[in-house]
Amino acid sequence: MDQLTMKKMAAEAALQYVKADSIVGVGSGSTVNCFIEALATIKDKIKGAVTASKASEKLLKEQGIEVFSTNDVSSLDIYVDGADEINPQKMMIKGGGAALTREKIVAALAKTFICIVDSSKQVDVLGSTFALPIEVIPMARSQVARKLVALGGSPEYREGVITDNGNVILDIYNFKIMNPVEMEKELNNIAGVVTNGIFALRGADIIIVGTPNGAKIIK
Ligand SMILES: O=C(CO)[C@H](O)[C@H](O)COP(=O)(O)O
Repeated sequence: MDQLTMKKMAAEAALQYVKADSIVGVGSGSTVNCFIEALATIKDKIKGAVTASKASEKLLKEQGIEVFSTNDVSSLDIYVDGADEINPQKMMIKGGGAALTREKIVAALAKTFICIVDSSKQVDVLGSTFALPIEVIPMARSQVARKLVALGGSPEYREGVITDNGNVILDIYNFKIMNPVEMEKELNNIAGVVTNGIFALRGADIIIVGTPNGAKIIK
């Protein structure tokens, strides 16, 4: 079965967690795009959405779903987002689409974080297959890169990418993350780092994995 079909299965299964008259937290990426399509089929039952990227905002609006500002919402029942990697403790690497900072902000508003992935995203150790993205203030790019090398990583500047917040992305290659909670804090302490793509301090609550045998829900 192809990856897109598995992403769609996970996205559609997430609809069961959407409450009537609620504002739904929506992340970004190709799996979330499938979720936005699915959400559009029940748009009359919800109030609208709060989202983590300009790309998702555009798609939601195209589907006729009202988009609220994070500043107008004090909490969300659910936040639905994809991941680049997820481990058995429901901790993730995110930011393949460069939206990590806004994703962390919207995730922090949610009571339940539902991570929708296809089975290729499941790993035992974060950093096994995917480079770790770091959002960095442009003037600090070189000095942050040097600190990342000192931590044992191989950072690469993601050429041509500017985040929705006007910053740049460094991707750290060859960086297995043995203690995600500590590493998330340590990287965020480097001057010039806006945030890093480890989602461990606030991991997912529910994972929905699209597999060749259907959507599997892990609580
Ligand atoms: O973190 C993200 C964007 O910043 C995405 O959730 C992540 O990259 C997964 O993307 P996709 O669903 O396209 O595989």
